[in-house]
Amino acid sequence: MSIYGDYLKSVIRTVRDWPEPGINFRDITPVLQNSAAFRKLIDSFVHRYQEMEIDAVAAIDARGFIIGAPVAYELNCSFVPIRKKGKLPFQTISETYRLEYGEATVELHADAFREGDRIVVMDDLIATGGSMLAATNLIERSGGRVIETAAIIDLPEIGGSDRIRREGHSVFAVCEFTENE
Ligand SMILES: O=P(O)(O)OC[C@H]1O[C@H](OP(=O)(O)OP(=O)(O)O)[C@H](O)[C@@H]1O
Ligand SMILES: Nc1ncnc2[nH]cnc12
Repeated sequence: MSIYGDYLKSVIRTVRDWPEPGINFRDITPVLQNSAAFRKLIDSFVHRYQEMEIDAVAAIDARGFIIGAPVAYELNCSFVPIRKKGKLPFQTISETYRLEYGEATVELHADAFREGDRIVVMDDLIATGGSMLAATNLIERSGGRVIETAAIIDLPEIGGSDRIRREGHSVFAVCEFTENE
């Protein structure tokens, strides 16, 4: 949790039963619309990683890009996009995984990292952890070292963050939501 966690949580909007009945969608667009909130969000990640000698921020398509690129800029390190299938033009490696709703394949350029690069993986939200684990698998297959997985929101009751920890990765989330919030 960040020192701004409670404040940022109060700015995030919950849209009930979207995109299908039973899903409480955690909408970060009110944070992006509010320059003070967006700055606090990016600063939460920058403060956490600025002394960790990070070589690259890898972020997950699409909402991960919104936070990953400004964090990489502030850390003065590389930005690497992990994209949905069919979007990257060069040679790729891929992983398929299940979402809280549906299925997805993500891809990474085969030359994205050098052996031993220190990587933070970023996304907006951890639900089942499938997206984050697909990303960590891609990074490790390409020679990178995952220093931490980072998200704005963790949904701990769905179990993804515990699953990521069981796979041996550290997890940082700015805030958490329980299902009935
Ligand atoms: O922990 P998980 O169960 O994998 O779920 C989290 C992922 O689901 C959402 O992505 P989505 O594919 O809906 O895409 P978007 O960012 O393009 O909106 C979200 O942005 C995370 O990437
Ligand atoms: N509940 C949720 N809210 C926003 N994005 C999501 N991605 C997966 N589950 C989500």
